[in-house]
Amino acid sequence: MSENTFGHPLSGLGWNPRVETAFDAAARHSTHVLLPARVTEARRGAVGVRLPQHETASLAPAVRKAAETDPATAPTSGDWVAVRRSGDTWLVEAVLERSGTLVRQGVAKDSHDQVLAANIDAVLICEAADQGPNVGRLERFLSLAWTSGATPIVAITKAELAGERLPEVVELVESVTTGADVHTVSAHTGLGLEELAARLRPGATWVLLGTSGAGKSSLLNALAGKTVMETGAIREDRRGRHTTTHRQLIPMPGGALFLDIPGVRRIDVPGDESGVDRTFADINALAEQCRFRDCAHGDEPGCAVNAAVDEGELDTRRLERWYKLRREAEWNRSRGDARLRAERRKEWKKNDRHGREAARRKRGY
Ligand SMILES: Nc1nc2c(ncn2[C@@H]2O[C@H](COP(=O)(O)OP(=O)(O)OP(=O)(O)O)[C@@H](O)[C@H]2O)c(=O)[nH]1
Ligand SMILES: [Zn+2]
Repeated sequence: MSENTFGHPLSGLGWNPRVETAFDAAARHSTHVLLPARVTEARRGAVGVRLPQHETASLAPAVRKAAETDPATAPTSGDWVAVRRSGDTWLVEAVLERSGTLVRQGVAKDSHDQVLAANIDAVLICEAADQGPNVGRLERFLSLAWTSGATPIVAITKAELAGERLPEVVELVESVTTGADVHTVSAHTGLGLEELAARLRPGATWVLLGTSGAGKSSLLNALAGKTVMETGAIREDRRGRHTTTHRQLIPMPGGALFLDIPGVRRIDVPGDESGVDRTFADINALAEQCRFRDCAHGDEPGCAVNAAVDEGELDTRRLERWYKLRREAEWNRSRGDARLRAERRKEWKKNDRHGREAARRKRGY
């Protein structure tokens, strides 16, 4: 299939050599004729896919079984899958290996992590200029974005509403976005749109993060030059009536794609510790200069973190938020690990029981 990569029917949907290799491997291992497809939305027990035409596909038994054991393996928005025709329907035979994934950690004790988006390249975090900005929230979104493996980019939206405060807002945002580029934009005046649009490289998959009303849909529509996503104002009008909340893969003029994931509005968990550390890279760099390798940044002599606080270079509130997010991420991970262990035990017990029953049948008693 390599000779077809250029001008591949799926190239407009983000098809690339990595996916091609994964697909070829899946196709080789199957006795069926498989086709590659990209998931646009996950529904209960089925998915919407592009082949490139829109189709609905059910999950093949092996894929469904895997998803029952570990919901994180179920095909989700942005996934590349191998499908086959079976009678009148399409079946997802395999979910291809993912690159960047946006994961919402299960919040309830026994709830599972949920993969909200797969194979993403960039996360556009929107924070409205007129409502803060809320730096703690930004740090949470950034931690999650870094954890995904995709590149976080911050958009300060509704810039014109900040008026004279804009420089102050930008400075505040930049003080907490170490390592991520910041774009100041307005969907209404067009400010900064050209620069941001220039980053929408062909075949790259983006997702939007930001609270409700942050201006995500408006920004996307302004970038697209047409309505590709309903804004809050329109949804208000239709409240009470049935509205579809299907996840979509929206092609943009520059050739990039946006995954519309309504669920992201409720994310407030920080991802894992690596994402948190990436978000607070400035503090980590300071910590490396502490005299003691295991410095807890308490009363230790030669603590570079405390020195930075004393000199007014590091805001104590940011330091406290770092501790807090680290604790949260650690706790989430340990809880996730405990759940995984419990599930494995259950699975072993089941297999063990099946094994014993099979042996009993064989023995005839
Ligand atoms: N003045 C001004 N208002 C804006 C701008 N962008 C969005 N808005 C307004 O802000 C409100 C929310 O915008 P949306 O684009 O719906 O926000 P959203 O983040 O998509 O919201 P959800 O879909 O609920 O997550 C709407 O009333 C928009 O008209 C802007 O650049 N300037
Ligand atoms: Zn220290």
